Amino acid sequence: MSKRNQTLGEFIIENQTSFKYTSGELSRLLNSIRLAAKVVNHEVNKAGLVDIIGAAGDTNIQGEDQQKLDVYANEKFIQTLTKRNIVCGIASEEEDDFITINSQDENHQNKYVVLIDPLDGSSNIDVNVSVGTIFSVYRRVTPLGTPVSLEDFLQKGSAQVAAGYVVYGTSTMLVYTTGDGVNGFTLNPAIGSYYLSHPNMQFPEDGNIYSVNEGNYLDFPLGIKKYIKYCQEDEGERPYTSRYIGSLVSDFHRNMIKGGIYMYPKSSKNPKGKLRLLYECNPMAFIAEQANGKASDGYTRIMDIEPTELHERVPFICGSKNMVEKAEEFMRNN
Ligand SMILES: O=P(O)(O)OC[C@H]1O[C@](O)(COP(=O)(O)O)[C@@H](O)[C@@H]1O
Ligand SMILES: [Mg+2]
Ligand SMILES: [Mg+2]
Repeated sequence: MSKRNQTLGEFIIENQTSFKYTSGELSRLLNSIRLAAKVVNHEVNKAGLVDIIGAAGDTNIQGEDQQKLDVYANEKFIQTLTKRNIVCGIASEEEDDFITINSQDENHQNKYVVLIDPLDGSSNIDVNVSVGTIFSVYRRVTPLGTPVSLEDFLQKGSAQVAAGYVVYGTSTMLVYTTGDGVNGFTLNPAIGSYYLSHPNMQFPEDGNIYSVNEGNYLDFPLGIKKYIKYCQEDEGERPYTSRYIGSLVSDFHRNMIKGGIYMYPKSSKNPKGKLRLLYECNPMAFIAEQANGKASDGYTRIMDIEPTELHERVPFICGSKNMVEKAEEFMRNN
């Protein structure tokens, strides 16, 4: 069977050996993500038809108005991961604190925790623009059989055993790594199978697309302002093209395929940046590095940052290696 026609299930089984960390449990965990993504995809695709768009009427711990689809996606991923009794804890953008999943079978003590942004790109929901889901998986660091604790979640990104995203776009794709490269699977909604449509995804080392919300330009650090001006100069490969979808997953996915850089710098409105380290920046950084890309806060490798809080935010620069290094050069020199 050609690689392209391989389904996710077959791919995981066939590549059991090549996945550095894949155990039966991790495969089952990834399969439960796959299942939840199918359920959320079904809802995303009919959001305009049913009462699932618009605000849910609550605000999350981030102080953001929760959208109905944020809440729905959060419930589905937590439900699926809990029911399958695979993880010992879950942290979510939409939950104030982490959730402890008590193992129903005393002898079966789950060793993984999952951190998740159940619905990324919330501002796009009501305007029919692509959104995503982002997830990150760690082995717990506290002893099996004891209740999961905050330290199981506050691990550096370099300790991740798996990370991935779902992009609900013109097609729905599950893209993930277990530390052995990045593979992209496209969902065939008619039969509910994922096909290995993008084996071994790699960031082009260079690119000519930059993604940043230029509405905050006046407020950016000088180094970012100078890098944006560098992108806009008419010299050699420049000016670059500016593309900003307003959904990290979608901007990242396009940049990984075409080459490009995504930046969410700090500003007075977001003094530490907007994106969350644990369930947005770390998983995307793991995928980026596994795909020959790069991710930093402008100075420090994202996956080396020692987390201190569940919902902490960091400035985020991610994408084609040479572009990220050029932006870091401007940050260092200004
Ligand atoms: O609207 P802004 O400030 O440019 O922020 C857009 C960014 O915020 C996000 O929507 C944050 O993610 P959430 O939607 O999960 O909160 C990113 O997906 C996106 O890149
Ligand atoms: Mg997000
Ligand atoms: Mg979100």
